[in-house]
Amino acid sequence: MTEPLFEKVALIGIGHIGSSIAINIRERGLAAHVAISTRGEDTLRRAEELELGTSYHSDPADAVRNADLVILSVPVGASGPVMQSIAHALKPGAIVSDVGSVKGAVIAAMRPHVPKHAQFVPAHPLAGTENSGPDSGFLELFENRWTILTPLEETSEEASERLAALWRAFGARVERMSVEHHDLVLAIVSHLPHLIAYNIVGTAADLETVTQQEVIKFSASGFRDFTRIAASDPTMWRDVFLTNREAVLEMLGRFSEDLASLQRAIRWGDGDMLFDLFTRTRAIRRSIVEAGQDTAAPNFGRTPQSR
Ligand SMILES: NC(=O)C1=CN([C@@H]2O[C@H](COP(=O)(O)OP(=O)(O)OC[C@H]3O[C@@H](n4cnc5c(N)ncnc54)[C@H](O)[C@@H]3O)[C@@H](O)[C@H]2O)C=CC1
Ligand SMILES: O=C(O)C(=O)Cc1ccc(O)cc1
Repeated sequence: MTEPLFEKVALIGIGHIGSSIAINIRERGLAAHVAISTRGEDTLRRAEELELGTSYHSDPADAVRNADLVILSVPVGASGPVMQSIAHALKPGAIVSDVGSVKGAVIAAMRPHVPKHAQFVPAHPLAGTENSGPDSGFLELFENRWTILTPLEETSEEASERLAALWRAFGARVERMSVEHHDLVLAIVSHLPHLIAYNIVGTAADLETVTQQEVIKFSASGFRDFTRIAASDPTMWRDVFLTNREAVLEMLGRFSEDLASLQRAIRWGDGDMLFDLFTRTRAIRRSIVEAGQDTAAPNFGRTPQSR
C-alpha cells in the first residue's frame, strides 16, 4: 500500500485500460474513492461485480462530481462527446486526463469542452494487449512500460506532476512529448504494425489457393503473432486510423517504398540487399531486448487468463 495520491478519482470507460487503472488504484491504495461510469449497463454491472470501484454511475456527470482526477478510457472517437457531457460537473481544480492512442485528434475534440477551472493533462500508456472489456484488466499491465504525457500550454506543472506520480505508482516510466511528435512516433511503432497485421491476416483469409483450415493448422509463430495483434478491438483501431490519418499515411508511404525495394531485390536475386537489411533489423531487435522492452517482459501480451 502506498499513500493515497488522490481523494476521489472518476474513471469513465472501464474496459481493458480503465479496469487495469482501477485495479492499480485499488491494490496500491492510491485513492479513497473511485467512481466508475461507462456507456453499457452490463459493463457497469460487471465492473461492480469485479469490485473495480467504490461507486457506480449510469450518468458520467454523477461520477465526476467532486472528483480530484477524472480519467477517460474510452475509444478515441468518443472522447469529445464524453468530455462535453461531464464538463459542467467538474469541480474547480479537477485534473482531467485520458489514455487515447492518438493525441492530436483527442485533444482537438476534448479541449474546447474543458472548463477554465480544470486542468487537462493528456496521457497515453504504451501498454495493452489484444483483449478488451472490464475482465481483461490486470495489475502488472503498466509495469516497466512507458506512459507519455503531452501537456498543453495551459496545463500547470503541478497537474502534470500529480498525474505523472500516479502513473509512476502503477510501475510505469513517464516521459513528456509534444502532441505532434507523439502521433508520428506512435504511427510507426504501434499504428502501422497493427495495420500490417490486419492486412496480412486479411490476405491469408481471402486466399483461394490455401484454405482457411490450412492457415490455422500450419500457422508458424510469425503468423500467429500477427493474428494476436489482428484480434485487437475493431472499434478502437478503426478510430485510431481515422484520427491519426496524416501520420499513418506518411509512415505507410515510406513503408510501401521500402516494400517495393524488397520486392525488387527478391525479383533480381539481390541477396546482399536482403542480407544487409536483415542484419540491421536484427541489431534493432537486440537493442530492444537489452533495454528490457522485449516480449519476454512479464506482462507482454498476457492476461491473467492466459498466464
Ligand atoms: N487496448 C490497448 O491496448 C490500449 C488502448 N489504449 C486506448 O485506451 C482507450 C480505451 O481502450 P480499451 O480500454 O482497450 O477499450 P475497451 O473496448 O476495452 O473499453 C472501452 C470502454 O469504453 C466504454 N465506452 C465506449 N464508448 C463510450 C462512450 N461513448 N461513453 C462512455 N463509455 C464508453 C466501453 O463501455 C468500455 O467500457 C482507447 O482510447 C485506446 O486508444 C491505450 C493504450 C493501449
Ligand atoms: O497488443 C499490443 O501489441 C499493443 O501494441 C498494445 C497497445 C495498443 C495500443 C496502444 O496505444 C498501446 C499499446
